[in-house]
Amino acid sequence: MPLNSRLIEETFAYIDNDRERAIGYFYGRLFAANPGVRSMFPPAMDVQRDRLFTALTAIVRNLDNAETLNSFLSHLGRDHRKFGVEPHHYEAVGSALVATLRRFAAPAWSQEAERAWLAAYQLAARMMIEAAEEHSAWAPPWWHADVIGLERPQRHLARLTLRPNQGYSYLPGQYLMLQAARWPRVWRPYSIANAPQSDNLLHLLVRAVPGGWVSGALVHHTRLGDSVLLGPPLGSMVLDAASDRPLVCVAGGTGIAPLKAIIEQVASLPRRRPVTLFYGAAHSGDLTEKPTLDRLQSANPWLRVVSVLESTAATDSSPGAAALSGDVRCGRVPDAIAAFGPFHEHDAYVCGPPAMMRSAITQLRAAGVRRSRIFHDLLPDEDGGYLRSAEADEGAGTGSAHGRLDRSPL
Ligand SMILES: NC(=O)C1=CN([C@@H]2O[C@H](COP(=O)(O)OP(=O)(O)OC[C@H]3O[C@@H](n4cnc5c(N)ncnc54)[C@H](O)[C@@H]3O)[C@@H](O)[C@H]2O)C=CC1
Repeated sequence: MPLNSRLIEETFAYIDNDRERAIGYFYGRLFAANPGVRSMFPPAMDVQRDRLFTALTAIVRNLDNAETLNSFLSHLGRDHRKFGVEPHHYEAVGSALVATLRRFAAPAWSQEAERAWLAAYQLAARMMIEAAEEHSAWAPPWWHADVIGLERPQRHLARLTLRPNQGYSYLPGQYLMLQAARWPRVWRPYSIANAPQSDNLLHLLVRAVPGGWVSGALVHHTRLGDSVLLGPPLGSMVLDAASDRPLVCVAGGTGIAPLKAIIEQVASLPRRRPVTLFYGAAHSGDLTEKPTLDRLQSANPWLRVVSVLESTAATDSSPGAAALSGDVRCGRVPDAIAAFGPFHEHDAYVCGPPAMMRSAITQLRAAGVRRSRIFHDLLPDEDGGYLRSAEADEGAGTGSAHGRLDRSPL
């Protein structure tokens, strides 16, 4: 039976308009009816609330896109194994969700709306449960990993090398959820900064964000030998194996991490795919991965690295632009794109702060990249929704979704 996506979207809009109260009510219902479930969640629920809403928005927006929905929910189901989620928990969540909708979407609620939501929820739960069961046949719910390398190229930034306790198979460009010992049950996403290696080591680039629990713990309180927990690899901002197009990559700050992994993968391909990388930062000291990229560029003539600095003046802790090797431009990283290109034939990969990504997508389109060939993780739009890679394509086929839809556990 087809899902009644129109009715679902209409009723969801009521929650969207009152999301804080609605999500508070949802968790209140869930925990009141199932007190045991509370211990599966972190002590502070603020980020969790946002994740629930992100996930619900993604589901509602993709009800008519079976492929994206299935991919998103499968990732979500696999990732939920690390919380200890069992099939019966889905029933509890479904009851709390429908009770919340009944209350907040009361003006538009009807038996038909209730049936539509139940059908959609049952489908979503089934996809998540099946994906989790299939995953459990060959992968653990989480991995222990030891911190075996720790560098602090800057006061608030750390480069971590992790050794998982068993094989960790992922694709360059993917990210994982990580829990530091200091904050039990608090998981945060980090992109993996290297392509898979034979030694099974993972590199992460972490900036301590103000008030960030896990990033602060990783940058300021981690020692060699500490242990962290890792969820399964997530995300679909990966190389399109069917494409042999040249690449244009746009990275802002620590957003270089997944793009560096992708460039390392390109270096290992039998077929050459030229890459132009725009690597932006406020100051030269923030271009922490530049030495590695310079080495890659020296060894691979198909790679062109363009550094873009907001301020090219020297600071106490970093040299000025003149002291940097290679092509250095001044300004914000998306603005540098126009001086290059056109990029009609290119696949584009974008990662960094959301405002930078939105601007880079606009500039890439102006430089001729098709929307369906711009790959990025989930990106909040200015209306509180989320942009996917293939969204608003100019009618050139639907492409596939590459949004970080699967970043958000309920
Ligand atoms: N897979 C993912 O989605 C990942 C996302 N990130 C995100 O990347 C960001 C990196 O932060 P930082 O290292 O502090 O970088 P940052 O905030 O210093 O910015 C780096 C670059 O973005 C440009 N930029 C900043 N605001 C802009 C705007 N409004 N318009 C145009 N360009 C702008 C700057 O000019 C600079 O070139 C974080 O928000 C982090 O969450 C990082 C790693 C992975």
